[in-house]
Amino acid sequence: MASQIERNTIYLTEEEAERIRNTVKNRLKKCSELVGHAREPRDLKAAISRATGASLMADMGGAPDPEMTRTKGWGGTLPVVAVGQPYPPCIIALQDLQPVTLGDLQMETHHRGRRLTVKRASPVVTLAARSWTMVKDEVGDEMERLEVCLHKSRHDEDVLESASVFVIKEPYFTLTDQGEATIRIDHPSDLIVCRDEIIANTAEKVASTCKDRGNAALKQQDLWLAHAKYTEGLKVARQEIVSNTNPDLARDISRNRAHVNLILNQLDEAKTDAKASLTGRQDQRSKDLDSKAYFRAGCAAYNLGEYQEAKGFFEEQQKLTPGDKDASTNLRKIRMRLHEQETGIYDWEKIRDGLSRARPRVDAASFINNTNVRDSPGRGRGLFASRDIPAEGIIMCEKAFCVVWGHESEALTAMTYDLRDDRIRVSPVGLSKSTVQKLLSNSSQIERVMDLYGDYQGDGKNVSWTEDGPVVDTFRVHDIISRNTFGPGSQYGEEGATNASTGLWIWSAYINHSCIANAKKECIGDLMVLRAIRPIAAGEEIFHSYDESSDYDARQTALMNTWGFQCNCTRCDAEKADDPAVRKKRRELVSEADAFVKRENWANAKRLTIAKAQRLARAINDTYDSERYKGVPRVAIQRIQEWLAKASPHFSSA
Ligand SMILES: C[S@@+](CC[C@H](N)C(=O)[O-])C[C@H]1O[C@@H](n2cnc3c(N)ncnc32)[C@H](O)[C@@H]1O
Repeated sequence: MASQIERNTIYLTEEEAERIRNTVKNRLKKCSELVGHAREPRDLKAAISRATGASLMADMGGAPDPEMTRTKGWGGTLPVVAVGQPYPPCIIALQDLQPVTLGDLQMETHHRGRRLTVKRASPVVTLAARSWTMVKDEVGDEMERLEVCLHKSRHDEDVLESASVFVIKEPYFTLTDQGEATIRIDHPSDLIVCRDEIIANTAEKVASTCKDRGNAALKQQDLWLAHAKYTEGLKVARQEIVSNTNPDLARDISRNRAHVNLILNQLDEAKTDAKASLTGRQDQRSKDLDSKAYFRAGCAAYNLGEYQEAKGFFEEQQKLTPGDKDASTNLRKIRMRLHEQETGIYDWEKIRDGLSRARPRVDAASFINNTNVRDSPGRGRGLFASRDIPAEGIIMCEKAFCVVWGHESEALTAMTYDLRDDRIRVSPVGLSKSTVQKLLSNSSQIERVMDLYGDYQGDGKNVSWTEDGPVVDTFRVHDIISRNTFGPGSQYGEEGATNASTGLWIWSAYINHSCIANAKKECIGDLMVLRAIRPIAAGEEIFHSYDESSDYDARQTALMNTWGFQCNCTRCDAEKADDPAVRKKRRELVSEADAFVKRENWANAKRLTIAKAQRLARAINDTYDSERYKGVPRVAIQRIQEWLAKASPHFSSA
């Protein structure tokens, strides 16, 4: 993400930038001095009363959020997040970790191999980019602060508010920016949320009670609780003692959980649950239940973009309940998706008509058959054409893996201070949060995302799983988002500095930059459409422009700040050799030309106005050295030339 956002640019004053840097550096200094020190006990009463006060203030919107920073230009406040000090998430199952108590904690230490069970002891304080609360441990005579950084909600619910008992895997005990001791969670998989326990009678009764409680929670629309109850029930119902005598109980719970998972967008588990619920029996009731299960599995596969698999599920549904309209409607939709996937032919009118602010995502398949990914010397990997593509032809179309639109509640922009290069950037942290949520809910997608380029490697594309679920390294996601996201444009109303729409398109993320691009992108909803600017031959690398500034210095600065590289294309080589005075002159002329184009309507332009445009075009052209710029596009002249071409086709050449 660029540190400047179109329309409303965010600037930090020097003092504010200095304050951010000093706060983070002071914290690091204090932390390094305290490594291994014993934890200081807290005054229990004072800790609870402070947390209660802070929570009340935050709820009323009046809390002085210590992590917010004031900005210039746009003039509002943004949260600040320090990045660049990654540590790996725990990859050990809860049962293999040894217990630790609050009294055992040591300062600035990752308690590897340990687990800490805590109970919430105060209200939760919810701030813009973190939530915190006071907790007691099982011994109960100590209290500590527990905070979840950035990735603090799941399915729109604050995780700390969602339960009262938590187990922290390999707790990290450190300091806040304000110098207060805290247990800190950065990876959601390091925090296990414990729901209410059921008092068990017999195993079957426990499972069946869980099912009933899940059903009741579902009726109340408490999806998370419903999911938790079904999960508890399934654990018991799948034990031999129950499954030998009542195998249908696990099937029923799985079928119900598949439904909840579909609503929660937990598609991998929805599909697995639906398949696990199949009875295969031929009586009408069983056939109806299996038809329901195939429908759920089909919907999950469809939403994952696995159209062939979805087709198989809906065909089975149709066989079991031939009159079912859902199956035939879905099979018709799948035929369209498979056609799009194979041919790249889309019904654009229908797609555009179906889009709105309330439905900003397209129901369409991705088309990537014309491209492949391979090494691009000096640039890592790149995307290449696998067949000839004519000018204006579609190179590829891709559905976003994740988009956060500016008008959605997930949109969150923060200032990130990166300790690795000492830079403060404007970052779409809301997109990082949503991406992590999506990966935790759909672990089959983790490898695809983790294979993308990011500075911090972590465990690369290896997916870690424990019995407690998938593990997602949020630091790696942050770095991937920093280098691979694009804006889909403000298609649904005004966007400003704090709510710019951003998205991640996995296949398009392999496209490298060139200032002489051969491809241009356009977004229709969350579908990215990439077209050839000129004919592209099979085997050629595809390039688009990450930054379109015509000014060499502005472009290089943006490419270095946001994507971490210096461009060495022929245009940059030619522009680099320009005398700085010539570059300055060109910049001034381009500003003049831009103002002219904005001011003067080309339709019915008078001869005098056209003559002025021609003079401007010639003046810009004269800033180019004819030898050095042989065969290199003179981009600065393009806008005024386009105006001239429309105003007076006869006089269009400079
Ligand atoms: C969106 S990714 C492109 C795919 C990436 N090359 C890969 O290997 O996955 C952006 C990153 O690719 C590299 N890159 C893109 N264009 C480049 C260029 N013209 N020259 C050098 N590196 C480039 C930079 O490291 C940049 O941060």
